[in-house]
Amino acid sequence: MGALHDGHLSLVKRSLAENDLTVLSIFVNPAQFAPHEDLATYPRTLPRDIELLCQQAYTPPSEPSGRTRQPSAIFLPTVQEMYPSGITQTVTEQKGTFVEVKGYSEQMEGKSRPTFFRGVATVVTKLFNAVEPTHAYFGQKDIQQAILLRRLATDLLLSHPTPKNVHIVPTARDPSSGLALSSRNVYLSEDGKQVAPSLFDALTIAQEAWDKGVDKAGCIERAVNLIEQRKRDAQEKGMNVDIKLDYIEMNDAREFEVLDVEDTINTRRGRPVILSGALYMDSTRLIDNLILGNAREIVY
Ligand SMILES: Nc1ncnc2c1ncn2[C@@H]1O[C@H](COP(=O)(O)OP(=O)(O)OP(=O)(O)O)[C@@H](O)[C@H]1O
Ligand SMILES: CC(C)(CO)[C@@H](O)C(=O)[O-]
Ligand code: BAL
Repeated sequence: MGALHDGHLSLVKRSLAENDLTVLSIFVNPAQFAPHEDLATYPRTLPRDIELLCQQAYTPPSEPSGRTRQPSAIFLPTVQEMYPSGITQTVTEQKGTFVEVKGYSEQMEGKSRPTFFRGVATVVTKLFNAVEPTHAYFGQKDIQQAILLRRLATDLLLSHPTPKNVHIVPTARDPSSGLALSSRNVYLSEDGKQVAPSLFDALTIAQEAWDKGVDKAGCIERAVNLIEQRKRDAQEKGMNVDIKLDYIEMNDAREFEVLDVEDTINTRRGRPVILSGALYMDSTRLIDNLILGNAREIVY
């Protein structure tokens, strides 16, 4: 959706390294924003995005001519081109064709954003049809989205890309704080920026407990306590930031079922788990996740 940062560029770099041709899309998709969300204010920095993309280059070590690969095209459709039947953000008033991935859109992010994945699945189906990519790259930061898109590729019998060629690239983070890079980080105030890494810290403390054999309930309790402590610290320091935890949850990474409170690393036997959370910093909603167990089954 543009407003590019190093997380987006890590997807571009992967594609350049693994493919002859790389096509980007930049499209702020109205259908995935609920009417109360930030469609109008979503950061748009197209000239800078194009400049950054033009700077991306990769020379394959095996290329005899030493020819460098660069992005081949940037697909910049208009709303009218992507939604020939028109589009409103109010689902009950929409007309035309939409794609739903039932049973995978209601948990985690879908609980807080009930129409989000319908909008994502619809626009990504259109982008796949327009570009017909052999491989597609999505970020782990939006893990539910990426796994759901593999499911979409499976259910719709897609050949471009096949489900196996829907790749998930690890989350790029701020090297000093661990904060997941996101276009929405520009909304954060100075105080907000200082407290925002709390979400990653909370997930990390839960992951450490999980690896030591603590059950799900204990892991989540530790994560929530850390957020509460950071909230108190911010208040004591007189920081001007309103911190509200939306959720921290653990779900099966294949089917998205919520884990039982007494589940542990031993009961899961390596079956991968998504440990995810969302945190409001004032009105900015940040998300993050870690994969517990066999992450390589998911992130490749
Ligand atoms: N920190 C990151 N590391 C790796 N991939 C990322 C990261 N942030 C975004 N992406 C991926 O880049 C692609 C485009 O994402 P998008 O344009 O929605 O940006 P975003 O930074 O996730 O924006 P926002 O935070 O506003 O949702 C998605 O596949 C997304 O998962
Ligand atoms: C997948 C996506 C491009 C659909 O608009 C968007 O949700 C994103 O960038 O994460
Ligand atoms: N990267 C997810 C896009 C969204 O939050 O709308």
